[in-house]
Amino acid sequence: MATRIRPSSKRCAVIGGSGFLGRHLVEKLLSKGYSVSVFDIRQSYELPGATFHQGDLCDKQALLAALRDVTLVFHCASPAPASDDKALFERVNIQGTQTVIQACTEAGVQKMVLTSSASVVFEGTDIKNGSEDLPYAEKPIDYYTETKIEQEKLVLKACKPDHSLLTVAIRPHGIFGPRDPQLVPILVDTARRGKMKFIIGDGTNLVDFTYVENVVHGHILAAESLRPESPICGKAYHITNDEPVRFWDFMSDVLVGLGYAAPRYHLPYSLVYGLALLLWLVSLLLRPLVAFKPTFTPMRVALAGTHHYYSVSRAKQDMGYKPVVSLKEGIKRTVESYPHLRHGA
Ligand SMILES: NC(=O)C1=CN([C@@H]2O[C@H](COP(=O)(O)OP(=O)(O)OC[C@H]3O[C@@H](n4cnc5c(N)ncnc54)[C@H](O)[C@@H]3O)[C@@H](O)[C@H]2O)C=CC1
Ligand SMILES: CC(C)=CCC[C@@H](C)[C@H]1CC[C@H]2C3=C(CC[C@]12C)[C@@]1(C)CCC(=O)C[C@@H]1CC3
Repeated sequence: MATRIRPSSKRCAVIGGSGFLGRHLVEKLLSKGYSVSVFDIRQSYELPGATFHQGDLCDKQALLAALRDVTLVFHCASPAPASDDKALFERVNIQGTQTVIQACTEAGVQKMVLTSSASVVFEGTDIKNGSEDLPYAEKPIDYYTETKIEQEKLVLKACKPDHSLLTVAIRPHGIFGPRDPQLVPILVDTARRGKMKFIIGDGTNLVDFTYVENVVHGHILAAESLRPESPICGKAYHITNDEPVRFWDFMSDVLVGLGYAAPRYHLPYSLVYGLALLLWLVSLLLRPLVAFKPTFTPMRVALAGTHHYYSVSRAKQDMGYKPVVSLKEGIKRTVESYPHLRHGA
């Protein structure tokens, strides 16, 4: 009689594994002895122990090929928030995530860890030490957030009481670190264009920025804690540096670290928000004729001018989470990793 070989519990897949967070996750998993199947619409690197599967996560057959013998799936793929493309967000984050769940079920995957976002509860107004019990945003700040909410609901609902598929969602906030294509490059580009002179509001608003290795640590802890009787099944967890910082101090530390001047002049929050809203509407109206993307979108202004930091008590209690890299060290490593973005480079 043929014996069925049980898939190894150290064989996992990272959907979105070519991205910023995905690649850091793949590297850590490999160093911990996992073999990794990387699924992405693009391939951005090669690594021993990682097998690449290039495909769209909306294509179930392509996914099934990547999930063969895989017991654990990390889903960290998403279109970039800056793309501001409603149809694309809906297709990838909602329909695509449904396809990922179906493929996991058909392939016999036992555990799925979703990268959600703490911004699923953010409506553009202050959140101080917010817990996971906060309701989802009724008026999400953009299409990206709107579809991240639906995505998280789908994944948590897919957690099966018969334990055939266990799911959990990780909600990081403001991820930064080496190879980040978003935060530092946008910041430097804005500074190079002479637009990082202003502080939006009084500059005292506290925000979470999370070093990428802490986000990776949270994902792996969640995967390894996800067992049938575990309290984390079907739940969402904030993962941050647990060191809320003034938004403008963080920006200044990165800018000064790279040789740029820190922003100094204050502008009233409501004025900047109103202007950003107006500019966004104009860009929407003109989209068929001219494509221009304002730097200060309403979403970025809201993120820059309000308090939004989150409690990680639940992750500490249920999975023993503790950040592994401090904010200071994270900023240092990040600044050192971008020599080409230094002032004058
Ligand atoms: N960067 C941040 O500050 C935060 C990110 N997140 C979430 O973390 C996850 C990872 O984000 P990042 O690494 O920053 O973004 P990223 O853009 O670097 O990575 C996303 C990856 O998904 C892939 N992808 C997009 N559409 C796909 C599709 N249809 N099929 C297959 N692959 C596809 C992209 O090619 C890319 O490699 C996302 O789910 C994002 O929503 C959550 C909170 C904060
Ligand atoms: C005001 C200005 C031009 C600041 C430049 C930095 C911003 C580009 C980042 C500051 C906070 C960041 C952030 C995200 C993207 C980059 C920033 C706006 C996210 C929207 C990425 C996706 C998420 O899920 C939430 C993040 C919140 C913080």
